[in-house]
Amino acid sequence: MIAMKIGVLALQGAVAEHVRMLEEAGATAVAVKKVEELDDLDGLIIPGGESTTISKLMHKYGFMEAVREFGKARKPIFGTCAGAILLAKRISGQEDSHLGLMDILVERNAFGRQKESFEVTMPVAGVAADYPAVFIRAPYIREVGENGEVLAKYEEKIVVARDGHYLAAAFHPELTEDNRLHRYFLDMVKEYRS
Ligand SMILES: NC(=O)CC[C@H](N)C(=O)O
Repeated sequence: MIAMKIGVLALQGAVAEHVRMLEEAGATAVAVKKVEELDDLDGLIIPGGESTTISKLMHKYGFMEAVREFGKARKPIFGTCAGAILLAKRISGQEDSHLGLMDILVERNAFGRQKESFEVTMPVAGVAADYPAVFIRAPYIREVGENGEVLAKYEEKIVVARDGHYLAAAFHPELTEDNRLHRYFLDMVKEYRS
């Protein structure tokens, strides 16, 4: 089997941790800073951070169109926290989306001021019964399109969803030692590569 090569969009946010997790899960991982670096990737992670900042940088460096093409070529993309907001087709209270690739409606900063950051253990379908999820000013997924799947909910709110080759998590899967969600994403990449 040829090794999988996964990129982590490295404009802002938690990049190094994702790279380390992917490597521990058996892939080759690179921090992506230039659009040309997307060319030989099998999959891409868009990390957490600040969605408006990442979006501005994506426009500035030509990633908006390049990542849209990447997704439209059916290459898997995993958006975590701000990355999920960037992937979404719709953002609650905002007219425009960013990449607009994944059929979900997201709500930003959805857990309120009292609960800005917290960690909970929850079941994630097809991933783990006891997945540790770290939330930091997290969004949640209000709606999933008709072909989408809900993989996890916390307090009745959807926090992990899949729509074909797109995966979104409201939390930060790179901030624990648990790489099962990264493994799940690598299985998706394998599925779409053949
Ligand atoms: N940890 C995060 O990625 C936070 C997301 C951030 N609140 C946003 O709206 O972009």
